[in-house]
Amino acid sequence: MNSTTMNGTVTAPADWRDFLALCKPRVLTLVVFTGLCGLLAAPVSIHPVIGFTAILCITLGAAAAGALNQWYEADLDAKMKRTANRPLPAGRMDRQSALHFGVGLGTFSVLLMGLAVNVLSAAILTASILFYVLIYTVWLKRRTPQNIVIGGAAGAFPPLIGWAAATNQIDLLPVLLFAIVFLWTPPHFWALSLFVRTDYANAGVPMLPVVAGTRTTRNQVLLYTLPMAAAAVAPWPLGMTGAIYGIAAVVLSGVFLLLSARVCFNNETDQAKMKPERQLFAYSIVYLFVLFGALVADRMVLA
Ligand code: HEM
Ligand SMILES: CC(C)=CCC/C(C)=C/CC/C(C)=C/COP(=O)(O)OP(=O)(O)O
Repeated sequence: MNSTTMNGTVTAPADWRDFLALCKPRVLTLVVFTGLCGLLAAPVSIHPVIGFTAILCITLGAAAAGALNQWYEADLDAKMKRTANRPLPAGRMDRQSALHFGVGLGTFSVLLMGLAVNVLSAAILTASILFYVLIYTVWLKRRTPQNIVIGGAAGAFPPLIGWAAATNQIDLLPVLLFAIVFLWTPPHFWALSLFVRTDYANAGVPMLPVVAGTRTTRNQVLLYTLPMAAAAVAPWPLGMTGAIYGIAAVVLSGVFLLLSARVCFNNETDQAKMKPERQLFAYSIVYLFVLFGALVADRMVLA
């Protein structure tokens, strides 16, 4: 079967690499890692096969959400340098295949989670897929610069899903983990959006720097970092973790605050020179990996 671009050009058929790209594999690594840490931090021992199945379902569900996101916004992706070479805008895959792949994979992941793990984790997985696809991608992304604050909640669900898979309930610690990722998303994304804002402006996406300017965006980056740091440290004084996590959270969040402050006090408007913004974006990813890793290390020591 041949693929057709949006302007009708026939190209080669999609191969597995295109289907993999449709899943946003690099972002998936962190989404799945936070889910795995949610599962491992739970105070119960889960059968390894059930645990593996739960992580597989989170991976497949998030991959499906990425595919449906790309199915819906092929027109936008075609307008941005960063995304123009994705399988749909580049004409390596037809939209129908992406839709079938996304719906099939999403349905499979939820059913498997419900049947093999538990209904609670399947329900939260469903909510996160729907949140990312319907609330973020379809509804908010093209309408409001608050798109990533509200829609970003989708990416905060995996630790809750992991915990629910292990315990079949929701407790305060996974709610705090949700809050950490929820409050982390604005500095993570707005740091990046500052140095790629012309891409979003050209594509007509109302991201914060495009709509409200770089000053407001920089202020908002610091504004969200403060409660994020508080949520990250909170499990320690609340007695839910020990010092391994606590010290890691204090140090990691301290560095995050410093880098956010540098972004906030930067007045550079030339995208090519926005070094603090690039550093904060890169650090945001390291931050979440190490913070969640420290949580698991801490809980293993406590156990
Ligand atoms: C609405 C919320 C979010 C938005 C708008 C957003 C946006 C982006 C964008 C545009 C990139 C850069 C390029 C790319 O597509 O790879 C990126 C990179 C990344 N994001 Fe996010 N992100 C969000 C939430 C998350 C969440 C919740 C996670 C994981 C917990 C995450 C993990 C990552 C990672 C690991 C990368 C680096 C990927 C790479 O190296 O290419 N993001 N994000
Ligand atoms: C468990 C589960 C279903 C989780 C799904 C949540 C998920 C995939 C979160 C990642 C968020 C993300 C990649 C946003 C990218 O924004 P964008 O789509 O605006 O980025 P783009 O411009 O690169 O397409």
